Amino acid sequence: MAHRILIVTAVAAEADSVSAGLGSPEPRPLPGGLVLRRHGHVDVLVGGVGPAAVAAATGTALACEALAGSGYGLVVSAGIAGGFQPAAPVGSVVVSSAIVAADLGAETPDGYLAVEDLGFGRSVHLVPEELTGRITAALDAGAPPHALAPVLTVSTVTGTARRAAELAERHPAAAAEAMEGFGVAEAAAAHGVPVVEIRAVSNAVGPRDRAAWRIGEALGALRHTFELLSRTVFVEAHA
Ligand SMILES: O=C(O)c1cccc(C(=O)CC[C@H]2O[C@@H](n3cnc4c(=O)[nH]cnc43)[C@H](O)[C@@H]2O)c1
Repeated sequence: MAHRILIVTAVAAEADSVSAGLGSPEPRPLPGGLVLRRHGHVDVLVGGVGPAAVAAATGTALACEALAGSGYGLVVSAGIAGGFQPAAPVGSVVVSSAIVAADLGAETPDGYLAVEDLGFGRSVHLVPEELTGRITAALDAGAPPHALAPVLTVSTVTGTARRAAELAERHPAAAAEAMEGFGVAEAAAAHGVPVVEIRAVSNAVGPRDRAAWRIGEALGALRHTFELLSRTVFVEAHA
């Protein structure tokens, strides 16, 4: 049985960019004041900023579709992000090889311990290589410059060079940081649905410089990326 695709963003501007290539949506109200934008077999949901809000929203959408329909075959966390330099320059796109909660653990006098080290759970969701392979192959056909790398989820936007260096040392392969991916991934995992995060870079991870943010450019790259994916990887529902 083919299943629907759920794309979750933090804010409406990101959802607008993701939806641009999907045609006119049918609004589908959900409990909790949420409204799905239904574009055929692809649903787009504005889930809120941060891991907690977006996990609640994603879980609601997954549960409703599991009870009322055929369920989702794929969940995508999408939006803008900070890029670790030089791996992910502003305007580029990062496809997650892994979705990592970078501040889910404990600070100790000897450094940070991830939640796994504390014996309480997981801070990493690996993305199936078959899925990332199809996505990156589609993006190779004309999307903005893109990279396949771990994407970090934080609850606080990095604002200093020290914090950026600390994260880069702990996660040397990471190319981007955002605030929702791990929340979306936890909800998807609870429902046994594969998840991937796709981010367009709006700013460099490091010292806070709002003037340097290029949100419009990143939203344009997000739109270009999802227009391409809507004609390829997302053209049909996922088994
Ligand atoms: O520092 C500021 O004043 C500031 C200015 C514009 C936007 C913000 C945000 O907090 C945006 C968070 C929102 O966008 C994603 N995002 C974009 N860049 C980053 C980043 O460098 N680190 C973490 N999240 C980022 C995030 O997913 C949120 O949805 C702040």
